[in-house]
Amino acid sequence: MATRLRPSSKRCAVIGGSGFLGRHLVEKLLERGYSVSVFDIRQSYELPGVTFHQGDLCDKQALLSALQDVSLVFHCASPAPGSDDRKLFERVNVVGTQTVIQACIEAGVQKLVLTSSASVVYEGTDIKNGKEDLPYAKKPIDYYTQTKIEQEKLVLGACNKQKGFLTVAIRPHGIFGPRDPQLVPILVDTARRGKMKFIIGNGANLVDFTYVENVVHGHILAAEHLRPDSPICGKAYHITNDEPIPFWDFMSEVLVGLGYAAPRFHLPYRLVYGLALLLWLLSVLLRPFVAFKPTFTPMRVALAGTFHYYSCQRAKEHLGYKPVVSLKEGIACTVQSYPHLKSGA
Ligand SMILES: NC(=O)c1ccc[n+]([C@@H]2O[C@H](COP(=O)([O-])OP(=O)(O)OC[C@H]3O[C@@H](n4cnc5c(N)ncnc54)[C@H](O)[C@@H]3O)[C@@H](O)[C@H]2O)c1
Ligand SMILES: CC(C)=CCC[C@@H](C)[C@H]1CC[C@H]2C3=C(CC[C@]12C)[C@@]1(C)CC[C@H](O)[C@@H](C(=O)O)[C@@H]1CC3
Repeated sequence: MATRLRPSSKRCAVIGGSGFLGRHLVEKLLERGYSVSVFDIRQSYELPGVTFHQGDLCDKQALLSALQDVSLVFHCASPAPGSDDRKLFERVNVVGTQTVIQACIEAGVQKLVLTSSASVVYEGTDIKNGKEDLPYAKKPIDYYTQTKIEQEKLVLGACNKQKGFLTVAIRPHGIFGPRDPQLVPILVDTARRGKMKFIIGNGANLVDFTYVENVVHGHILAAEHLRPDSPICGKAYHITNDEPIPFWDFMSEVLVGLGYAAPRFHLPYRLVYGLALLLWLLSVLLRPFVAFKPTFTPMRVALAGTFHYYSCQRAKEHLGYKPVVSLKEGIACTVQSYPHLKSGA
């Protein structure tokens, strides 16, 4: 009688492995001796030791062929938050995640690690040292966050020790680092258009920014601690640099590092938020006639003007997590990695 071989514990798949975080994760997994299958709708690089499977995660058959003999899956695929496309977020983050769970179970995958987000508890108002027991946001700031909440509930709810399917969610916040397509490029674009002169609010609001290698470290620790007898099954973990910094200090360090002036003039938070809301309303009303995308959306203003930093205590206790790269080192590596974004380049 043919026996089904137990997949090697060093064979894993990274869904979303062509993206910013996904590719850093793939590189570290290879370094640690894993063999990696990447599943993504696009292929953005080639690396020895990586097998690419191009497909949409809503397609179960495509997923099943990528998950053959895989024991561990990292799910870090998502549409970009800036797209604000409700149907796309629901299709990929909710329906797609249900498909990922079904495919994992059918393929005999034993562990699923989800990249969630600390923003699942953020409603646009201050969070100071937030712990994982904060309730999910009742009014999430956008469709992206709304579907990240649903996605996290689905993955954690699917954890089943009896059936040998274990799940865990990592909640990073404000990921930055080389090849990030979002934070630094948007910041530089805003500066180049002369719109980074102002500090929204008094500038004292502390925020977490997390160097990508620390996020990768948190994911791998979670995967390696995920066992039936461990307290981490079905739980969520904040992973940050554990060095909250005033939002505008972080932005200033990156800007100055790239040769741009730091923002200097203060504007009242409520005034800017009100204006951003008005502009957003106008852009929605005028959408059938003219397409314009305001730089300062209410979501960005809230993120720039409120406290949002989180406790990593649970990750320290259960996973032995400790950031491996300090904020200072992370900012230096990041700035160095963007020569084309330097002022005058
Ligand atoms: N960047 C941040 O600050 C941040 C913070 C917290 C959480 N996260 C989460 O981390 C994860 C990775 O984010 P990132 O910044 O690397 O984004 P990214 O856009 O660089 O990567 C996402 C990847 O998902 C892929 N993808 C999208 N739709 C897909 C589909 N239907 N089927 C297959 N692949 C698909 C994309 O092609 C892309 O390669 C996401 O889940 C995001 O929600 C990001
Ligand atoms: C005011 C202004 C124009 C600032 C420019 C920087 C922003 C583009 C940047 C600052 C904080 C960032 C952030 C995200 C997107 C980019 C920023 C708004 C996320 C919303 C991206 C999605 C993640 O899941 C969120 C998270 O939970 O970490 C990010 C939060 C910070």
